[in-house]
Amino acid sequence: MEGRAAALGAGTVLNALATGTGAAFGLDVETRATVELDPDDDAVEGTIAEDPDGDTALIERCVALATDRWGDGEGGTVRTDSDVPLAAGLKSSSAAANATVLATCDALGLTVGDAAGDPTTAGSASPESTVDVTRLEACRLGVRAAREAGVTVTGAFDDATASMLGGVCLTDNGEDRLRARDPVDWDVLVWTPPERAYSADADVERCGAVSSMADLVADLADDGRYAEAMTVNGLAFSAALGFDTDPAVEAMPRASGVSLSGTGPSVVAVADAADPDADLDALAAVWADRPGTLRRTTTRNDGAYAGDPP
Ligand SMILES: Nc1ncnc2c1ncn2[C@@H]1O[C@H](COP(=O)(O)OP(=O)(O)O)[C@@H](O)[C@H]1O
Ligand SMILES: O=C(O)C1=C[C@@H](OP(=O)(O)O)[C@@H](O)[C@H](O)C1
Repeated sequence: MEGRAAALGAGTVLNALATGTGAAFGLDVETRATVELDPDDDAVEGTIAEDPDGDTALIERCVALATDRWGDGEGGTVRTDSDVPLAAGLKSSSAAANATVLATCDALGLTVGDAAGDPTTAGSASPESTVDVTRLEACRLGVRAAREAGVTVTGAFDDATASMLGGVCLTDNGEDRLRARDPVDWDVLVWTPPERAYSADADVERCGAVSSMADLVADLADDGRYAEAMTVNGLAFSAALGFDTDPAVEAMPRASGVSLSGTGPSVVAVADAADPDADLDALAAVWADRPGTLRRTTTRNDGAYAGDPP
């Protein structure tokens, strides 16, 4: 009973720590999970390939919740390997949880897809489509595991849906409700400084102080003005969480949008093909002297998958 799956990392449009409303978008970086189930043992043991001492509670909880819900409470092993750096604001926890829940479904021999006629999912489902588990159900289970493992503040349903479904996802994290989902086609430049910032350690009270700015960002996102929304978000949450705003100021003349991603420390700049001023090569040259890593990628609108790549 072996199963495999992969889910996306993501960048932030609106950090949910101020108001519970959040938005994020899927990136072309993946976390892969391999699950081996053992019907004779209910214990789960996790391994993180890039970080042998990393906290495996989240992925172990994902397997346990998934086999409780859709199997017979089997235990086993789960191993992740990832292009998404841990605790860098690029939604490593959502990607790991989604990939693990889907890999467990794959190991149980279940079909995974989207509910027919659901306009907020990726639109891949035909009207007569029937699946054992929808990606939204799998996503909600991963969010529950993240809450139980203590790696999130609001549950991060915004990040989880972006990782699972791709595109920009605008959510109400208090109710785990997907308010809107839109495809986006951007080139992306990510700067990841060497330090790490665990979401569970974020100063939630300081984020609450910028809630009127978060409402403004949500209004822009409601109007589909995602790139401008993320720039406003980045300035507000960099100030609240004590991050330097210089990288954003350097990016503004050269990108369609730029933001601190999540609780940092990564900064994500995006270029819309229709924006004549956006030039991520020029921005990469300006950011090149900063410590850490620069990564070029793109948005993705297809999201996570169970089994072999589609
Ligand atoms: N590749 C992974 N495999 C297993 N668990 C992971 C992985 N990446 C992240 N996690 C879990 O998520 C936690 C980090 O969550 P968080 O601080 O929210 O980071 P991020 O902002 O990248 O989502 C880690 O301590 C670990 O428990
Ligand atoms: O834990 C949480 O509830 C959240 C963490 C943040 O993301 P990171 O995990 O990327 O820091 C934030 O952007 C998100 O809207 C909500």
